Amino acid sequence: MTPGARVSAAIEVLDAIAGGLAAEQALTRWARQSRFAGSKDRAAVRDHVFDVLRQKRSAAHYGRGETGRALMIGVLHGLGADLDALFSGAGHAPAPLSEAERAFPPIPEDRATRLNLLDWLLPLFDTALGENADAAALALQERGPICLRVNTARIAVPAAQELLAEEGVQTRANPLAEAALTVTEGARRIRNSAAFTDGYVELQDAASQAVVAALPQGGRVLDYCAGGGGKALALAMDSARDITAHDIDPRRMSDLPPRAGRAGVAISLADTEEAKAGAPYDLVLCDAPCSGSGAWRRAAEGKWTLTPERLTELTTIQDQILDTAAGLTARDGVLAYATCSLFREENEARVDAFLARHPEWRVARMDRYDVTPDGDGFFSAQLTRE
Ligand SMILES: C[S@@+](CC[C@H](N)C(=O)[O-])C[C@H]1O[C@@H](n2cnc3c(N)ncnc32)[C@H](O)[C@@H]1O
Repeated sequence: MTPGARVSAAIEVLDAIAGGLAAEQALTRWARQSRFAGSKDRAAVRDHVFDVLRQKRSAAHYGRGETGRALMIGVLHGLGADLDALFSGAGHAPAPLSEAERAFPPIPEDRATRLNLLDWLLPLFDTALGENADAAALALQERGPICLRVNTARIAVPAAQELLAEEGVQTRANPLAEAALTVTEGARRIRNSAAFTDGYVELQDAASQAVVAALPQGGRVLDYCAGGGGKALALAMDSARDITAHDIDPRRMSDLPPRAGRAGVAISLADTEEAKAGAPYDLVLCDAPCSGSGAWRRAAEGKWTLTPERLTELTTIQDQILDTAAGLTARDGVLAYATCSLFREENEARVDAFLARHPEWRVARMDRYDVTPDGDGFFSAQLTRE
């Protein structure tokens, strides 16, 4: 496909998203209908679509509209692309720009538009991040790093880097965690690489790894919100831990057994009754459902769909999870709370509210990870009883 044809395809996908499809669904549907598209084409279309989703508000400003075409024009203008070359009308490229489309508005004065946030989110960013609020919002407009976790239960980090390099995947050490690598070249080769399929490396954000790396070693561990198991697998690198994974929606854990098999680690799955029967645990990790605001680079749709009502709903769920998990933690155990949210409401405020409800608990450790070129925004608190 030509660069222009890729832009046309992205416009089609964006229109499908505007029509109600989730981004992944819209991309999959387009790929199915476009057998001629190779893997590089699919990746380029995907990049266009996610560039728009991360910068939708400023793209709509520059493109003067919310259609797929307007958003693509707006985002490409913001990125300084040669629009006439892409919108040439030749072959499958989109039609040339009209005079009206070419009359670009000036840089937005409005802060929320410039930062690509909905208005109501500005105070949340300011409260949580203070003078770093703008930098965090701007960082969320960039593509996130591709990070790997080396399965140090099976291979040393330098040996994993060599193995990956033999398969065309170049990496550098990531300062957030000892087992973390940032991919600098060949990201698209990871999933088919032997290093990945044989369980020597996993895809996992480096800050997510740092949250796990800070947890106490050994003991009986309950991953109470295990989901796909990213953190459970990282926990399992310590063979002295006996790990049980639980999720309110067990289907979310369906990938966990094959992933654990690939990694050569043991993780037991438990439903809610079984998880409770296994209490008390030395460590209960609550990687709670949240706004995902620290990871909006990767899941940018969430930035536009989050509402104040949903945020309140999430904080209620977070409180309930902490209350239940506290009851499953051994007297001298650790209750760990984590989110990939930047907001105080989902982080420090939940810990404060928990401590107010349970005065016998104390904060033993609290970490905040900013959105940086190394990793996503995360929060974690480790709580212990007096
Ligand atoms: C942030 S995700 C977990 C991600 C996972 N730990 C990882 O590292 O890949 C949050 C998970 O919490 C689960 N969840 C939501 N409400 C829950 C509840 N009340 N109890 C337990 N799990 C819950 C969701 O189904 C979701 O899979």
